[in-house]
Amino acid sequence: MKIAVIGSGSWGCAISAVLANKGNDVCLWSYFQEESDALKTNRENKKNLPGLILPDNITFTSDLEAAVRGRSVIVMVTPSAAVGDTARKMRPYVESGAAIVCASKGFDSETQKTLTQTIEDHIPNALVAALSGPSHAEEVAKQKPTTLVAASRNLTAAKMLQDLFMTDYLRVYTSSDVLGVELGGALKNVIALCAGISDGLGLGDNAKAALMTRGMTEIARLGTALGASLSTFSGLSGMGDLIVTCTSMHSRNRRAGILIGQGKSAKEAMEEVNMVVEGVYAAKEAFKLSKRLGIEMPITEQAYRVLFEGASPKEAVEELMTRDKKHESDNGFVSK
Ligand SMILES: NC(=O)c1ccc[n+]([C@@H]2O[C@H](COP(=O)([O-])OP(=O)(O)OC[C@H]3O[C@@H](n4cnc5c(N)ncnc54)[C@H](O)[C@@H]3O)[C@@H](O)[C@H]2O)c1
Ligand SMILES: O=P(O)(O)OC[C@H](O)CO
Repeated sequence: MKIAVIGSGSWGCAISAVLANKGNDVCLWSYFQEESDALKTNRENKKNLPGLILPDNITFTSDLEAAVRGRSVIVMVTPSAAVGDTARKMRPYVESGAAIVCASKGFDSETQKTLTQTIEDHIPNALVAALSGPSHAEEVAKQKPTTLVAASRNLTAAKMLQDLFMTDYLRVYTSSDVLGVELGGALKNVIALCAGISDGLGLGDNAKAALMTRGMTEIARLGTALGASLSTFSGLSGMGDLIVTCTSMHSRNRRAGILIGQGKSAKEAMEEVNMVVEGVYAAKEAFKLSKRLGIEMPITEQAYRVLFEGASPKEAVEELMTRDKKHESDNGFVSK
């Protein structure tokens, strides 16, 4: 198959290698000309994914038209902040009938829509799907066993993507709940930042388990209010991705959180991690959504206050621990 991968960060490189190793003709697009040139010369993303040598059947370009024209599958994997603009620029070159699969995780910052909704707005009539799940590029690059979910309202398209990405180390499930799959992937980044902050403060394992559990409660509460299926959040793009991102040292979100817990500002932490920390952006959009819809999301709210209003992580913990007393199931996976 002729495939374009739009975005050459760590995930774009790992995905390109998976697809190229399966014999596909892959064109990898970079936003920066220098990044594309360096990939062409080194066949390796030395900054973001060192050690993965990109197969010979990957070509490199920073020209969006050259990347997208004539491709039957387009994998969108830029930082979430660039998805809308990149989709708008891609539109004239997307072949009719091409599938666009979004592997980025986040929200559109102008509309708070999910990324597939944003791509559909910019490229009406395109067949748009989501690919998500617990999948650090560093491990996929080493062909360690990994699972993903390919989500599309069109089951034939979801199955086509399942076949396209599946290997003996990459097991792909299908889902028709595109919204739930995307929200799970976007919102877990906020909780992973908080888990990192907890680790940076040295709060221990009990606190992290509490953040993950109550974090999943608020992800599911917002997700179901927006129309996603509750069961999706106990799946790979919900609980699965929450677990890996809150516990792995590969996680950019967790690593940024640890630095914030140790006293760095969000800006300093993002600079030190030096790769995209989606949870910072997602916290802002999730906070706006929770206020707009009247959904209680106390952990997300405290993340927002730490990241954007200068609250100290210690104050945020105190706020969370001294909230009104609750009955657990009253506040469970139910939207109010
Ligand atoms: N890294 C992972 O393990 C992983 C796994 C699953 C999903 N994701 C998601 O994939 C997306 C990309 O993350 P990543 O980890 O590959 O990023 P990264 O931090 O490794 O690299 C970011 C890339 O974005 C490029 N970039 C910067 N500005 C841009 C712009 N305006 N337009 C297009 N590209 C631009 C940079 O040049 C760089 O290539 C994120 O939404 C992330 O949540 C990442
Ligand atoms: O490294 P993170 O925190 O950006 O997470 C990457 C992926 O979303 C994990 O599935």
